[in-house]
Amino acid sequence: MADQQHAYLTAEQVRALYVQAPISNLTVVVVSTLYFLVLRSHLDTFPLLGWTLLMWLAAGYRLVLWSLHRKDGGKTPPALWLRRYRDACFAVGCAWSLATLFLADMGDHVVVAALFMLVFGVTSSAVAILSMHLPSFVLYVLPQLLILGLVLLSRGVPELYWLVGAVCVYALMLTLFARNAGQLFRGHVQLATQNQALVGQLNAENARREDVIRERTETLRATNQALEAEIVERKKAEAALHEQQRSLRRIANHDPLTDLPNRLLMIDRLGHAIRRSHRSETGLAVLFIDLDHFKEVNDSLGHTAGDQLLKAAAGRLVACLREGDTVARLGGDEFVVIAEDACTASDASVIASLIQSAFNEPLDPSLGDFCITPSIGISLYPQDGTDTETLLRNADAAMYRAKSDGRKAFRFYSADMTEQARERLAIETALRHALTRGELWLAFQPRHDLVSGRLVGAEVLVRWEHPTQGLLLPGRFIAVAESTGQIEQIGAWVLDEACRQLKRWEQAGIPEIGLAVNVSGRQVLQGNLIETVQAALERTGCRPDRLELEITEGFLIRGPEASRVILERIRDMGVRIAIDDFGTGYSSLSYLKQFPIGTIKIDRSFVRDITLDPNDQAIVTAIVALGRSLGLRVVAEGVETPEQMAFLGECGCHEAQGFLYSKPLNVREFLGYCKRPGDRG
Ligand SMILES: Nc1nc2c(ncn2[C@@H]2O[C@H](COP(=O)(O)O[C@H]3[C@@H](O)[C@H](n4cnc5c(=O)[nH]c(N)nc54)O[C@@H]3COP(=O)(O)O)[C@@H](O)[C@H]2O)c(=O)[nH]1
Repeated sequence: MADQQHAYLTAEQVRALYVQAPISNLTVVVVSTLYFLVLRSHLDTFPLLGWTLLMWLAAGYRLVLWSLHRKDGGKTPPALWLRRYRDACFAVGCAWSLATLFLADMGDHVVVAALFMLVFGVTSSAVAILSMHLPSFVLYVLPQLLILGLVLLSRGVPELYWLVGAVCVYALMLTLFARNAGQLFRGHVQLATQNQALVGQLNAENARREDVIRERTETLRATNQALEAEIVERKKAEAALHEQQRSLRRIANHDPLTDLPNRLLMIDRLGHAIRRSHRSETGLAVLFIDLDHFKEVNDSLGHTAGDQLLKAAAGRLVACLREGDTVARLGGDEFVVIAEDACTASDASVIASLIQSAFNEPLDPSLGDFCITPSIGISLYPQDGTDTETLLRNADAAMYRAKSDGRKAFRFYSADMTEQARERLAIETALRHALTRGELWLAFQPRHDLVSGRLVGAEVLVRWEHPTQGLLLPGRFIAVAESTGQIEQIGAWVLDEACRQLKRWEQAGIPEIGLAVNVSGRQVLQGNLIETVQAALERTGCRPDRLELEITEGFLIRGPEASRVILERIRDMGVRIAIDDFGTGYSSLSYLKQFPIGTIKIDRSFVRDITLDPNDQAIVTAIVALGRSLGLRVVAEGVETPEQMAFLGECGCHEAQGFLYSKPLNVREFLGYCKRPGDRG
């Protein structure tokens, strides 16, 4: 800082000295010329001219310096210019002092006056011009006053000593003035330097702050941009979250396959509908819909086709209902319709009929031209229930009644259905332990050859010795077992047990008889029937040709493809396949060609009135002819009278079973039946 200040001071001194140079040196030239003109008549011309020229030379030298300094443009250090100027001042000062040397001896007053004027004028003016650089001032003024003092002393006049003193005082005074002025100048320069430094610092600080501000502005802009981007991202995330919540709500409330409301939403809507009906004192209906035999269709066609059918069923339901009504899917093939707005029993039956008609056409022609029928149960608010649970439970019970009444029907809820539903639940619960507790047993209904009258076999019919209700026939529990899946276990046990009996009888020397075991559709499609039959045969060592499996015609019509393969594999093991309840189906008979069938069993319903009803006679005759022409054995069921037996024998039916021969017998009774003399080979 001090070096900087010193350099600045030097530069300022140089600037101040050189700026005065033209005026002061021209003044020197003019004054010396004027002196020459004034004094030339008083002095010798040549020394005077010499002095004047010397003055010009000295002044000229300073002017040359001034000019060089101007052109230098700051290349030469200021200290050098200062030294040069100082030396030039000394030269000019010495030149001035020469005037004192040769003017002092002049007795002429004018000359003396001019001399004093000159010395004092020149030296006093130097205060103003050279005070900023004391050495220059001193070197300029000192020679002049020193020579003057010495000249005055050399006169030897005592009064002049006082004058010498005055000159000394004057010299001192001038030097003090010059020093003070110089100090003022330096102070000024110092202040200027400090100001400049301060301004520099301020500028630097300003620049730094501007940099900081710029930096912070940049950071703010970047932060702003990041914030804006974050806001955009947040908005996007919020929108996505909103959408996700919406779709989660939708997923939570809708069935993903059909997009219909699910159980949760249906219960909510039913609650609302009940409250609305309560306020407006109107009625509403709940229709519980279950598609008949859908499980078998689903299993045989595959789940993709099953899904397609369910979607089509949902579409049919929605299409035939009013806009305000709710159609919901509970799962599987179960749907619920909530019909609001003053819905009475007659309105509900109209809706149920509409639904039934909507299913008259094949649901999805691309999957085949078969139709799926709905079984519908209806409960009404308020008479059948005033809360969601009761209304749904009662509609469900009514639907079960529609099923047990032969399906493809609708039924209104009645109080006895609750009892039926309770009983069904009790059966379901008790059935779980029936096998392990040994409560099931087999009955055997004999089957006879119609030509020879010989016992040729028996149909195996399961019985349940219920711990509290006593003997239960299959009609009480097989449907429940089928709907819960327990049929697979029960069916496997029946097969195993039948094979074991066959083996025992064979070992006991009982004439060659066969056993026909009922197999439900669910066993074929969902269970592992092939493995079950295989295992039963292997475990018991029973001959496969002694075993026959009875499959209902209804099942064969509904689920051809998958079951065909399974039954073929069983047939290939040597086990025969029989069609049970033949003639009750209403579809084409083409399945007779497709399936590995060995036996047709004419349904009891055709046999019952065979001696009275010509239609039944025609049907039975046709079935027998069809069976024989296809090379199948034909068995008539439910033969109760000798006339029926005679008619069947006449039209060529191979075998018969029914109460005429015997009711289903337990194993001991059946053994006795076998040992009757007439029945032995
Ligand atoms: N999946 C399985 N189903 C089985 C099994 N056991 C039986 N069933 C099915 O239950 C149905 C009813 O059987 P059931 O109550 O034993 O009735 C049989 C006979 O008692 C009855 N029958 C026989 N002869 C006559 C008669 O002359 N008149 C008359 N009114 N009824 C008679 O018919 C039933 C046998 O019929 P079908 O099976 O069509 O030959 C039964 O139909 C089976 O489907 C089982 O183990 N698994």
